[in-house]
Amino acid sequence: MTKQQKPYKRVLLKLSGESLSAETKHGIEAERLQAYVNDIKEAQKMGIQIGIVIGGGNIFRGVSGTNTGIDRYSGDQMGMLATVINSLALCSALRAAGVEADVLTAVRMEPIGEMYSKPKAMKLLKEGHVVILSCGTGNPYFTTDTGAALRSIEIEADAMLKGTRVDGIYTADPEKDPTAKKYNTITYQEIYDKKLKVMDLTASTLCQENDMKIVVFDMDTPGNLLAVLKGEEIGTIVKN
Ligand SMILES: Nc1ncnc2c1ncn2[C@@H]1O[C@H](COP(=O)(O)OP(=O)(O)OP(=O)(O)O)[C@@H](O)[C@H]1O
Ligand SMILES: O=c1ccn([C@@H]2O[C@H](COP(=O)(O)O)[C@@H](O)[C@H]2O)c(=O)[nH]1
Repeated sequence: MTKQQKPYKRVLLKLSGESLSAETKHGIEAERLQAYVNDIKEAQKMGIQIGIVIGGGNIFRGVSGTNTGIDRYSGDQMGMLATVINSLALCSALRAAGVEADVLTAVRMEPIGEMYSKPKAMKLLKEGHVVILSCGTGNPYFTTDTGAALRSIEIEADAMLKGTRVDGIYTADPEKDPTAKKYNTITYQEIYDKKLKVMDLTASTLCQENDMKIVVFDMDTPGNLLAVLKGEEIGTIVKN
């Protein structure tokens, strides 16, 4: 029998952009998008307020541009636009499935999405909308993990749920080291001391300083999001 945790009222779900492309590693796979939608729709039915930050790695990452003559500043702006493309795709697919959803942007670009502000996001969340917070932090030299950490603190989420390709945090990258062992719980300090690379240090430090719990779990397995929201102990919980 899996142990149950305190249920959540409001969460910030960080979705991997790269997972959206499945095996092709580029673009948006319809099946993956639909799988995200199905899980989010079920989660919304539970009455949980859901903010979402989705990455852009399936389209563009700023650092990758520097090999092709694109400067980092412009590359990061391209990366932020990539998160808008994924956010629009997710929002559109959620609406098609009957879920009220909106995209807010951290960089002004109406009519593509309204400019993010905490009061706007909170109003929509309290009305039961799924709110997709795009462009990460809105600044270059950051990642969407940091954007997700920042927004989870701003919207006063009970936790930041990092849905990714691996089922938790390991002693080493499990995609490279088959002997790596999974942690059920870990502290921010241990992540720092052991130099574990499941999320960037800026994101992890922001959560540490603001006492924001993180759950890292495998979002590629249908039903896992619901299991996390029901408080089942899957994935890895990161706390102080
Ligand atoms: N110690 C570790 N434990 C677990 N995963 C790790 C570890 N070290 C590195 N990783 C890697 O981190 C990856 C997840 O983080 P990453 O930020 O790259 O992806 P994401 O946030 O899911 O995607 P995106 O950047 O596209 O939004 C995993 O796929 C895994 O290979
Ligand atoms: O606050 C932010 C967030 C993201 N970026 C750029 O976007 C890409 C895609 O985000 P991922 O987190 O890698 O999926 C990222 O590589 C940055 O280039 C940004 O500049 N600022």
